[in-house]
Amino acid sequence: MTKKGIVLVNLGSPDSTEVKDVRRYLDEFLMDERVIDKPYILRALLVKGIIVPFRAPKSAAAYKSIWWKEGSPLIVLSKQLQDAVQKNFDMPVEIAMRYGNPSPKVAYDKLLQQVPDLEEVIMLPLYPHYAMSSYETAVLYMKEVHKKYNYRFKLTTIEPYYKNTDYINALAESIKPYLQQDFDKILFSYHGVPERHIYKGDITKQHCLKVSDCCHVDSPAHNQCYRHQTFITTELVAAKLALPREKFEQTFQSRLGRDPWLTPYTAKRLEELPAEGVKKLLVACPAFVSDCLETLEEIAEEGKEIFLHAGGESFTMIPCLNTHPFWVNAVVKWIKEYAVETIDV
Ligand SMILES: C=CC1=C(C)c2cc3[nH]c(cc4nc(cc5[nH]c(cc1n2)c(C)c5CCC(=O)O)C(CCC(=O)O)=C4C)c(C)c3C=C
Ligand SMILES: [Fe+2]
Ligand SMILES: [Fe+2]
Repeated sequence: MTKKGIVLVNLGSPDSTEVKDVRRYLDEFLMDERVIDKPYILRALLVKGIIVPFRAPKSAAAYKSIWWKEGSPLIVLSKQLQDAVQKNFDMPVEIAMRYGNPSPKVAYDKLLQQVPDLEEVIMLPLYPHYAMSSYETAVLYMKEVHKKYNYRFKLTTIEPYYKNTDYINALAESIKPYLQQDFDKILFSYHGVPERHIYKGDITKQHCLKVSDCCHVDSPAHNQCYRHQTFITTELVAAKLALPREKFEQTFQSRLGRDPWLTPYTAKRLEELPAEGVKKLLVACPAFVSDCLETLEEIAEEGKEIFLHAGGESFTMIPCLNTHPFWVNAVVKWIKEYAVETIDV
């Protein structure tokens, strides 16, 4: 039997809500060339000179409004998932963050402490969809650290699961109880990315955002097309829940800067929906596996305020998968089945 370990990889949070910690986190995050994809000098000027100094105090206040006594929701929920998955295995399960702590090295070393003759680590990125700024950077960083410290174990990566039946079922099960209440529409709000990233990721260079209704026309570009993958998740989960077409729509949130990002923008639709007769709204955020700043603050606080202010009557945020039993079972099942290296980023 191969001696294995598991690492769940998420985005990461600041160490605390202190402005200095938020500044350090934002600096690491936004200096990532797969997030702000500008040449180094321009990126450094933009990030260190403009974005971080202005954004850090505002982000720190936002984090303060959602912080739990145990720490950042994203980290706490990732740990809870780790514990729930661990109950099903003798082999060790650890978590690692792309930015901040715990770092990949800490996670690898903890696995080695528990299994000194470790032969393989199975890595599950906690991102259902492929984006250069999420899945790709997380996987590449885990590989970079693995190479840098010359770890001897093999690293196996679980590919994006945006259309995987177990993921879709878990998502549907987590949403189902909320459909019992009276609602006009369910909004599937995904983290956005700049349109530029979609063009960049198009291996054909002639499909994404160029062909009419590109995301519904077969293309090899879809293996790395975040927009396509989010549409597929929405359509599969809506079908699983038997939602009529007029009962759901998809938007993109969290735009940063002035460049065009994927549309429609969540905040704009939240403002428009009440005038279209949508007074009772449910919101789900399937791009996030764990609740985080973007769901708890941007949607549940800010988004709710925008919607109610525009004339909406009720706004219900559906929690992310977190430690939903169907999600834990899905992760456990994949780890048991998975030993195939299927993705090459
Ligand atoms: C779906 C996964 C994510 C993608 C894709 C993504 C792209 C992306 N994000 C930024 C900028 C920021 N994102 C921030 C927070 C944040 N982003 C994700 C996930 C994706 N980001 C998560 C889970 C979180 C929450 C982290 C937490 O601690 O709870 C932030 C920090 C907070 C803030 O100041 O708003 C920034 C900044 C860009 C620019 C981008 C694509 C280019
Ligand atoms: Fe983000
Ligand atoms: Fe596409």
